[in-house]
Amino acid sequence: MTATIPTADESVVDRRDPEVRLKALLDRGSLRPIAARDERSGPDNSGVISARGQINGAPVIAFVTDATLMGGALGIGGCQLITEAIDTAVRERVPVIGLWHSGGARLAEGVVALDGIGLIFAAMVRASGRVPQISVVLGPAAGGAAYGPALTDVVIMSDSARIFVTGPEVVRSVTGEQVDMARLGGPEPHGRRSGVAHVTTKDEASALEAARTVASLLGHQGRLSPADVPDAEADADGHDLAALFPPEASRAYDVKPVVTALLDEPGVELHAKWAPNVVTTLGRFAGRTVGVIANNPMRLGGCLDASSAEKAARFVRMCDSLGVPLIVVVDVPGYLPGLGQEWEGVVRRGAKLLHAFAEAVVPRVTLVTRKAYGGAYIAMNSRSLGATAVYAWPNAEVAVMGASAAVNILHRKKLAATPAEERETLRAQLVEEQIATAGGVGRALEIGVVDDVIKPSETRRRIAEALANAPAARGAHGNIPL
Ligand SMILES: CCC(=O)SCCNC(=O)CCNC(=O)[C@H](O)C(C)(C)COP(=O)(O)OP(=O)(O)OC[C@H]1O[C@@H](n2cnc3c(N)ncnc32)[C@H](O)[C@@H]1OP(=O)(O)O
Repeated sequence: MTATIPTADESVVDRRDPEVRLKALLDRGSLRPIAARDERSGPDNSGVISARGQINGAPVIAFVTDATLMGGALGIGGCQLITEAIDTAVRERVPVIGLWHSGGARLAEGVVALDGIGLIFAAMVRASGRVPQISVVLGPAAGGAAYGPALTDVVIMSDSARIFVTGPEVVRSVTGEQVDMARLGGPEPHGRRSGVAHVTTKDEASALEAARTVASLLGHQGRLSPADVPDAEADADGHDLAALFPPEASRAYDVKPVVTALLDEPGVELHAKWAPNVVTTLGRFAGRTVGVIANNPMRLGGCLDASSAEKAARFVRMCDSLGVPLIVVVDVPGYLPGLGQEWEGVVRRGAKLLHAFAEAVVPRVTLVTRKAYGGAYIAMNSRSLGATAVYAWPNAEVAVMGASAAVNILHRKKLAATPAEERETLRAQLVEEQIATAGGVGRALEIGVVDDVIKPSETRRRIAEALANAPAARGAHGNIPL
């Protein structure tokens, strides 16, 4: 059934109407068609509108597939319009936003449509890392209409979005699986399991609003103003970071409020449900867009694993290619061990994060709040990978592993040879010794891999100063969808 919305004059408009969708995305009155919808009967019949417009007063290019015509399926005409829109955005250095609701390549056009969709893909790759590319999926998006969004920087799905290579009918005939569109490619599977969607929303209006926010953050990044960042004691704006940590160092906590308190205002979390043991958020910090990456001890104890390393790597590369500085909040006990992880490619996928940070040239500051152990210490924007600055809070620990685990390995024979009734006392004593020799951040400071121990209350100011003092730079690479 066709969804409809009442207009001001009480007439009823098809909710899938491409013009209605574009107008809802752009600032009121700012839409200037680049290519208008043809009259349906004409020879072009492209099924695509592309337009210039504004979001919060700043220019963008947008295009939309016309879901009222052949379900938004794309022929060569529509593909050419999209390709031109993307190339125009690159020339004019503005974000490009695609609104997708499309059955993919027009079946009747055959290879001509396939060729056209290939041209869109090529344009997206040309634009990758040069201008922000945002996709909003508002209905079924199959085949080329699935891979198109997947090639862009941020994919936003409304509740009605369904992304798949082939729809349920084809799945049923080829594999025998009975599955509906929502389970196959709805916001739930793509937000939580596959990582295809960066943002999922409750309805179409929220999806378009999210696109507006992301376009503003990536397209109009602002300037860092450390002078506007007071220390927390003098700050009545709820930036007291330490208050958000539990008193016991071993207790889990949710890092999301910490990320929010670090930023000027709540940002946009990307991939919130997928790989939630690492948090990746875009937001404003000291007046400028930054990307924040934080371990989340509430999930898997904050360990890195295959998916979270890949998620963070993609985020780092996106920010680097678009010139967005990074803040990395570290509280990580290591990589998640186990057969499942090894078979999921924790080595290969974990290596992506090492590569992403080592390659990144944007200013990037690390803060160790509680602990940074082992390989995960290296992977979370360590000095050796080129961090701009590395700070630690007073009780933070940087070590190969936690003291208890280290004692179990270093003193296994000694502990085994000790009578059972004395073993725990000895273990506690050895742990104390281990903390004294290898704990804390003393050695890390000594060799210069931690620059300074800072108070939680001065954290925002120190990070802002470090970012502001670093030369602005931007990675010369695309944003391949890792
Ligand atoms: C680059 C490689 C590629 O793109 S290959 C991809 C080829 N496309 C596909 O396999 C998807 C085929 N379509 C579907 O499975 C369904 O239409 C999907 C997308 C799941 C949407 O289902 P549903 O929301 O129920 O709509 P529907 O099937 O009633 O379709 C609405 C109208 O759109 C049409 N349509 C759909 N897809 C295409 C297409 N690829 N080429 C031409 N027309 C297409 C349908 O025929 C239907 O038209 P009508 O309203 O009945 O006149």
